[in-house]
Amino acid sequence: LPRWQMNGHKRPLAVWTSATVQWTLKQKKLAELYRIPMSRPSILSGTSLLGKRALSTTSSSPKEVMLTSEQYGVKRLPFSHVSDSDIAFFEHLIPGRVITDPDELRLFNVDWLQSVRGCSKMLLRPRTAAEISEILRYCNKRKLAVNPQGGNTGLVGGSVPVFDEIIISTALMNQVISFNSVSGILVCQAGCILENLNQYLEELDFIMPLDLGAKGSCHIGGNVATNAGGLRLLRYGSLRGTVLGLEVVLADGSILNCLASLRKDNTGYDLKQLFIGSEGTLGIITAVSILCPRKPKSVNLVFLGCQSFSQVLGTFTTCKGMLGEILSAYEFMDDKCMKLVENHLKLSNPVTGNPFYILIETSGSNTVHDEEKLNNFLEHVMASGLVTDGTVATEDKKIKMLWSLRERITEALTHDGCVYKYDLSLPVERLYDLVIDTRARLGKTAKNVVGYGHLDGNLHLNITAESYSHSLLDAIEPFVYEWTAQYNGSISAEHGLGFKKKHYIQYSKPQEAVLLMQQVKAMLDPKGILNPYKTLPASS
Ligand SMILES: O=C(O)CC[C@@H](O)C(=O)O
Ligand SMILES: [Zn+2]
Repeated sequence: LPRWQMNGHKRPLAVWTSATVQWTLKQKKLAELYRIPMSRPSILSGTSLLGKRALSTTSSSPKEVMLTSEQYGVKRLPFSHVSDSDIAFFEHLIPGRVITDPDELRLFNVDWLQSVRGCSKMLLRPRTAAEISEILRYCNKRKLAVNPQGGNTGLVGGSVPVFDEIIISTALMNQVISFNSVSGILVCQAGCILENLNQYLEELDFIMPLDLGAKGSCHIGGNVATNAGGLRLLRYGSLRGTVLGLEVVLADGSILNCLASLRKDNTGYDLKQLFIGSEGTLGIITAVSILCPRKPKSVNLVFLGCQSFSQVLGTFTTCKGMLGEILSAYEFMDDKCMKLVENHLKLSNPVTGNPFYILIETSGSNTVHDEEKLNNFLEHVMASGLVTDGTVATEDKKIKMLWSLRERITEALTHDGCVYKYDLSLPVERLYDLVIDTRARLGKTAKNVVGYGHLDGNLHLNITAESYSHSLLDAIEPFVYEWTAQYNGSISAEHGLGFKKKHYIQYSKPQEAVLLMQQVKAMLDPKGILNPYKTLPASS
């Protein structure tokens, strides 16, 4: 077998040819065809647009999104309305950082998917936990509802108001507080953009333990508040393990300083876990302490084609056995996803003609060692017929190009029509069965039924149609939830419940658990001002 070329970062896309295998060199063509995604321009942050979650075609003239309250028939809870004296109070507290202009507010009232819309009349841009504390103390007294907002990249309607909740943006809370290069512990404010943090750390030879398609826009506070999973979870685990401490402002304005930077701390209940994944309903996260891994010295990416989902699974098992400690991501997508990124985003498929595609990333400390392992693995899966075709990237630019095939599926879907989005945890061996069953059930009533996701047991099932239809929704739900529940799966693996999924929590949690959650919410936020209408169904 040919050896990998060893000229550091500048290595070209590796090409492997043998009697049975044709690894295709297509980087020139790819470079011409790929576009770096552009994102919605942020009027509040002057940061780079590169790599932000894309919304390029619609960001300049957003489509008219129906008000959530009308679309879903929700009743406003009896919160106070923002008055002139409220505006004056906030102007005094954070002068020049109160937005009431309806045009400016429009972007912050609509979610990234442009599927839900609130009608907030005011957005606040605090810089410190102390300012958020003053804001919440006032809102709690006045019974004014609030909607904490990070990068507004959530997919379940959790990051925008449902009615006129005051939006509290973390965009100006973007300071790194400390980094310890011995322990690898980073402490930063909640509004730091994930990609900026990663860039900051890379210069210090570290990386964030979390990576996801929305990295160019999402805030670390929002990531923690939703317990975002993403592409590196397989290697570095969930935020429930890597987050070591939090600073949170509670509904009454008190500041809970649990910003510990300790790997081990068994003093009482682990309160930070309550706020991780609570979607801003229990408190507003203002700072995060997080454990970061060293930057891997060698990263390789393999894009493979398979004939069946059982081969995707077989390749996964082989991969864990042969690449074990250097495996950092294992993602899959079906051919329908590939068609969508090809058609709508004009990306090019380097290994055409397969029903399934796999993206495997390795991250290690020894280039020669890693590439030898990878060669052995590729030789094995090709010879055993688990994989039919593939291409390998070792250079940064090519790695990014291949990643965009997977990372930009969500964006491609938004160009395909009305999207019905499901994010399920299932036993891995069942992962794709749900796609097959849904496709059979919906027949021609759906435009596309696609499946992709993370082999940590997380299926992203997406269904598209030319336009919204109530009867199609009735055919999908509760079918998808019941199907998931029969295998003790979760109806939200990583996106959270937000506004859209809160009524389905009982498919994944017993009544006693939901009741306890409602009691916790009532204790921490007795007036219910924090991100109302989200996460939990109203207590009966
Ligand atoms: O859009 C989706 O369904 C999934 C989004 C995200 O979790 C991903 O893994 O790309
Ligand atoms: Zn995902």
